[in-house]
Amino acid sequence: MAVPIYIGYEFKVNPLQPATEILIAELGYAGFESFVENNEGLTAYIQKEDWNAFILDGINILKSSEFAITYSFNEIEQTNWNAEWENNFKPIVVDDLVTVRAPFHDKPDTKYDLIIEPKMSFGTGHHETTHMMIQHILKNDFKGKSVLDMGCGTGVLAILAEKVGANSLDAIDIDNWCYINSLENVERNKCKYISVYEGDVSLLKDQKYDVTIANINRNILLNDIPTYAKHLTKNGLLFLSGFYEKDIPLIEAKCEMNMLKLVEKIKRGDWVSLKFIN
Ligand SMILES: C[S@@+](CC[C@H](N)C(=O)[O-])C[C@H]1O[C@@H](n2cnc3c(N)ncnc32)[C@H](O)[C@@H]1O
Repeated sequence: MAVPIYIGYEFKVNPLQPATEILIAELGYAGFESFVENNEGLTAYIQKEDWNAFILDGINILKSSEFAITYSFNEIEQTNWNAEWENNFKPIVVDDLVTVRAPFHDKPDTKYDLIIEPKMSFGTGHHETTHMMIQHILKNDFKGKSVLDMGCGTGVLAILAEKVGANSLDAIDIDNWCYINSLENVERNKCKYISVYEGDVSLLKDQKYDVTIANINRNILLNDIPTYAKHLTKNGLLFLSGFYEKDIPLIEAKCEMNMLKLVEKIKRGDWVSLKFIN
């Protein structure tokens, strides 16, 4: 596989700047795939193909008052990205039950051990939106269930869903890098029941799922909720993440229009994650 060329976008952010986490999330949704934070500030990376779209439209993110920061960018060729991960990626433990770690970390003593080499994909469990989805998965019965993981990133949620008992899983991501990375992580975790696809909801034909999990962003979720609903079994569960508390009324209204009832809300920082039943 060709080594991708990345454009590095370098920000001079005050390390104590409270909006940094939100900024990382917003940049993630604008196409940036990886982030390094240190005392100098934040550096975000985006693939060359996504750069033009960001410059045309997404750059407005940086002009909003919330992110009143100075920034600069330059084009770089990325050659040793794994070394960056080795410096920056620490294991994360959720509810004392799950550890998400890189292959080079020691084996943990939690019940579930997920080995994720994220490379350029989102989904290490460090982000609140993933963390809450992991909590949902731990709290619900996945034994013998069919599962759709839409926007699978590294595949972390599908991999956990299989480990807690799901035995038929489709993991889909629109991004080629995530597709390849999910395939690698599925194999790394010796998962047997996960099929990975590159694409979006248009891939879904006649199949129905007992559980759908989607950690994407508000606008894509609003657009895709009717399709998720159509492909849920009776009493099937839908878990959504990737938006803020202020977005709940919109998301809930869209779900209600599709006969999905809100049954649980988890909040973490500024983010929320919702559970619906069909
Ligand atoms: C916030 S990440 C979530 C990754 C992982 N599931 C997690 O929870 O950590 C969102 C993922 O959705 C993917 N994505 C964005 N738009 C999508 C779409 N319309 N259909 C499918 N995947 C999409 C992105 O490429 C990205 O990998």
